[in-house]
Amino acid sequence: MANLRSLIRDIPDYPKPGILYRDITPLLADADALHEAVDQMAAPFLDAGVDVVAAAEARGFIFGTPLAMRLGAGFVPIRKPGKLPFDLHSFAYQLEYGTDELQIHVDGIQPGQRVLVVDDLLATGGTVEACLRLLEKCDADVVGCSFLLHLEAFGGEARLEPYHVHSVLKYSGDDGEAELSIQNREPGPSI
Ligand SMILES: O=P(O)(O)OC[C@H]1O[C@H](OP(=O)(O)OP(=O)(O)O)[C@H](O)[C@@H]1O
Ligand SMILES: Nc1ncnc2[nH]cnc12
Repeated sequence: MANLRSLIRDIPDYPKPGILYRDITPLLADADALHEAVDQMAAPFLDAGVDVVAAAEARGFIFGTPLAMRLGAGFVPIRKPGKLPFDLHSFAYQLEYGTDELQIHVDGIQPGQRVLVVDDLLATGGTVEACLRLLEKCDADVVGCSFLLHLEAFGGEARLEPYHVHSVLKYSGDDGEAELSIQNREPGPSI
C-alpha cells in the first residue's frame, strides 16, 4: 500500500513567510498513491447513497470527480465568481483580510439529493463552510465532508458541525512549526 504521508511535501514560507505549505503534487503524480487516496476518501461513504459529489475549485476538483465515479455519483462544481454561466446561488465569506465568494448553479442540486462535499485539505474550514451554506440554499441532504488532509491546529472541523467530517491524513500541528492557513493571507496572486 502506498505511504501517502511520505508523498506530502512540506514547503516552508510558501506562498509567504510563516506559512507551511502542504504540497500534494508528489502524491498526485504517483499512480498507486492517487488511487489509494481516492479509495480512502471514499471508504466511509460507499454505502451512504451519495447522489452527487460537490467540490470547490481548484484543488477540490482534483479529488471530487474521481470520488464521484468511485461512489457512482454525479459531480457538481462550486466556483469563484464569473465562472458559472447559469442562474446562481452565491455565498460571500470572510478571510482575515477581505472577503471571498463561491457560487453554485441553482439547478446543480435537486432538493433532497444526498451530497458529499470533497476538498483536498481542511484548514480554517472557511472554504467548505461556504460550500455547505450553498448546499443548504439548494436544500441538499449533506451526508458529510471528505478531505485528504486535515490541519487540525486551525480548528476547522468545528465550523463544519453538525456534519460528518472524514479525513485521510491528520496533521496535529505539534511539529513545532508556525503553521498558518493560506486562507489567512492578504489577497494576492492565485496559487
Ligand atoms: O479550510 P480553509 O482554510 O478554507 O483552507 C483550505 C482550502 O485552501 C485551499 O484552497 P485555495 O483557496 O488555496 O485554492 P486552490 O484550490 O485554488 O488552490 C485548499 O484547496 C482548500 O480549498
Ligand atoms: N498550509 C496549507 N498548505 C496547503 N494548502 C493550504 N490551504 C490552506 N492552508 C494550506
